[in-house]
Amino acid sequence: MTLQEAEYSIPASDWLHDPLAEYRQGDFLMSGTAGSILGRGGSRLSMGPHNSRQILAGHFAAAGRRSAIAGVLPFVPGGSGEFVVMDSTLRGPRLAPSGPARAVKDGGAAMAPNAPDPHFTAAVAKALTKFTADGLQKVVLARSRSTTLPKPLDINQLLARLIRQNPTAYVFAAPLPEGRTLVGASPELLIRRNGTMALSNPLAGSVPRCADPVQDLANAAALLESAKDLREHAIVVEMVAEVLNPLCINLQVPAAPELVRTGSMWHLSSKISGRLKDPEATSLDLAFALHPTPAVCGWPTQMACDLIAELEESNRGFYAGAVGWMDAAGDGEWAVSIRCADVSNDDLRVHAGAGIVPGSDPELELAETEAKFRTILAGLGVTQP
Ligand SMILES: C=C(O[C@@H]1C=C(C(=O)O)C=C[C@H]1O)C(=O)O
Repeated sequence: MTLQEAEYSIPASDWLHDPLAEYRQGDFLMSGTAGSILGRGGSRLSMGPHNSRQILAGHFAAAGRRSAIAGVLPFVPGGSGEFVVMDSTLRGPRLAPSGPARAVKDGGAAMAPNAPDPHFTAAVAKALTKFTADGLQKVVLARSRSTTLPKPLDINQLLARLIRQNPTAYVFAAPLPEGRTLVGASPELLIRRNGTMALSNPLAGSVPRCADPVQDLANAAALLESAKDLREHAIVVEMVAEVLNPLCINLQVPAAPELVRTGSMWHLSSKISGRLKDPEATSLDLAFALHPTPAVCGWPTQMACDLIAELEESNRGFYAGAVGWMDAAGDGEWAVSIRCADVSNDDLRVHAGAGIVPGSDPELELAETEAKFRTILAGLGVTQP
């Protein structure tokens, strides 16, 4: 198949080709609740919250109704995102696993499991001294691991495994500058806009999954009752509601979170939805307005960002930003870019973070980040104890 012609909203029965087999490096692929989209880009756009409306108005006026863009936002608030103008797109239902599971034959397995990280626990201990009644309430601290790849990673194969292992996640591969790719399986929806309906589904407050099923359910039940995790979660819900409330009619905010699970984590989850007052507010406008939520940054935002810059060893880049796509009508889906790897032909970097609030335990937060690494490590075929 060539992706010469823009095809839009292809019904499932016409989804003739396997998008995973069609995907090649430099394409954008995302499979999530709004279905899947595979786009082959022509030009690239770099734009931030200050200029995206103007740039996109010009772009869509020239490229027409069937055009779509896709891209990534960096973690840094207000930073410019990297987008591709998709010359051709295929859209279909959410991708499901196809064929038998295959072993990964590439160098991802070189990633050492359970590397010690005294810097991270020291950073959490330091953060715990910074909370005050009218100051910092929460900060999300992340750590990273990297490895050199003996040979280029087979991204199609990694995507296939991520789809198999994470059937409800937002699975994506997005092109980054300098030939790099951000690939992952995020459980978290920053924003979806469909017509005038907007939905955000923040996650915060987590516990690793446990191999013993009885203990696993007991841990999940304890999470739902944990005062520390409920506080960590409430900070995020309040901020998301504060941003969306003036933009929506009748915003629905659940009174209490529910549990969601991935292969490696239990999370507290809240679905916040409303009808947009301004039909011109696009999914990307909303993503820029919401990002970074306290799920990946902390609260208040600027104080948390300053502490992250002080305490974290490596630059987050496009980790803990957003990844998604938008059509000419402004509809689209943007996931929080977590549980992902930033890969080039010869190296790979992964990040994982945890929300720190008064009462957090540095060793438990370290264990939480270890468990969060598992999503991408499992995709790479690395099994952890
Ligand atoms: C920061 C990450 O995850 C975020 C932090 C969470 C938490 O602290 O409980 C939960 C989900 C995500 O919003 C990550 O996966 O790296």
